[in-house]
Amino acid sequence: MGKKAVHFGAGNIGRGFVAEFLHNSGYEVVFCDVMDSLIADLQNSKSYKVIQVGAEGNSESVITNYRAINSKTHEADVIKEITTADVVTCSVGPNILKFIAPVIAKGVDARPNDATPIAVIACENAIGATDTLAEHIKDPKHTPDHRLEDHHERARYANSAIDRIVPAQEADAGLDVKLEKFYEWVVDATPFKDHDVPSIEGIKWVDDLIPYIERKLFTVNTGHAAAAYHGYYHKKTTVYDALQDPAILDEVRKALAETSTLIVGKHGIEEGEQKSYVEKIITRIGNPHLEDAVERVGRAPLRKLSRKERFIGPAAELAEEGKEFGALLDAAEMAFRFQNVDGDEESTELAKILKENKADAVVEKVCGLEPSHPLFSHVVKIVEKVQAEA
Ligand SMILES: NC(=O)c1ccc[n+]([C@@H]2O[C@H](COP(=O)([O-])OP(=O)(O)OC[C@H]3O[C@@H](n4cnc5c(N)ncnc54)[C@H](O)[C@@H]3O)[C@@H](O)[C@H]2O)c1
Ligand SMILES: O=P(O)(O)OC[C@@H](O)[C@@H](O)[C@H](O)[C@H](O)CO
Repeated sequence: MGKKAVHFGAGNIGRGFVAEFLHNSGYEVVFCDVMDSLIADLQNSKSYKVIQVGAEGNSESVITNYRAINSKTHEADVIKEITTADVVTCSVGPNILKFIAPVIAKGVDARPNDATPIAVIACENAIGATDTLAEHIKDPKHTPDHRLEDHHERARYANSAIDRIVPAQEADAGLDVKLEKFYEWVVDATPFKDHDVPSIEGIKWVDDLIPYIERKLFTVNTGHAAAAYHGYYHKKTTVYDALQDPAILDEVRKALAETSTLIVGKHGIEEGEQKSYVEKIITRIGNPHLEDAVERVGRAPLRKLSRKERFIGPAAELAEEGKEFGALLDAAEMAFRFQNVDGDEESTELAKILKENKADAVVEKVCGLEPSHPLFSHVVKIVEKVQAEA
């Protein structure tokens, strides 16, 4: 029998990156999503295109050998697919992991113990996203306690860091996905010590993922989000437009200089190597061929302002070490100003929180910082400023 992957979230990164790599590695991909029209389009098509764009011109690949299931309305079918799959991947967004966990738990539980354990890899922008998914799956509400002892014989969970810029697609693009040429997909190899790692071409397997995910999140995503929030405030349309403004580019560079200090010091990455990485990222996020809207990159400001995320995460560590974090807070201030943006529920919720709470309560609630933390009073000041100007 051929190899099979069940992938939750048939959106931009799901169709454009994860499924492409699975397809190229010989897997049949079963997409699971909750959007009726998307599922119907996938069910009614035999192929779609992935178009890589860049300064050197475009290239295309064609994805075939997939099926699609609405996981909200056809849970039993999804469970059945998981019982015979080799891999479960997802790219649904970190806040959605808890909603896909119950069906994965049932699928895993129904697998025979003598089969190779299914590999579960969450492909989200978050530190330890697969661990979070695994915690939900192993919650007694979804997997009974007495089934946990040999659960590892049925599933192995590996964290990952996934990097490829996939902007929102044009309205008439159908299933086709336009994205950048660059990619990096790094996965923790340690859960597979007594088994072979799944054969997925293009994955870099490592024994210590933390330096990779922190470097990615605190460089690519910190820089991207800083450009988007400053850009949104200054009425720019895309990240490219934002970076054409020398003052915004300077803010992005300063924020990345701060996170670079942290990354170099913490992970022993060579300073010169981190410098070239930063330059590469600035070129990537400023790709004029991608048309990456500031609203997409700034989406979900509550998530992006949270404790372990791209601004507060590194700024908190820098504050603990007595190091500079001012540009990260400038970017966080712009994130606090990303309110009531069309189609972004978190931006509406953020506006409500800012209206109904005092600044110190906002910082505890949104950023998860304790009043005793050295960063706390600095974030309170920027929140007060945003509230005063509302
Ligand atoms: N787009 C990028 O550049 C990029 C790059 C790297 C990582 N990521 C990460 O990948 C994840 C997805 O991002 P995206 O840009 O593809 O977003 P997207 O909105 O294009 O795709 C998300 C998909 O998940 C589906 N979904 C929502 N709830 C679901 C549920 N309960 N069950 C199954 N499917 C569900 C949505 O219908 C949508 O099709 C995020 O964590 C993001 O940070 C994105
Ligand atoms: O996906 P988010 O909302 O966490 O962040 C928005 C973008 O920064 C992100 O999707 C990047 O395009 C991606 O992380 C590049 O690898």
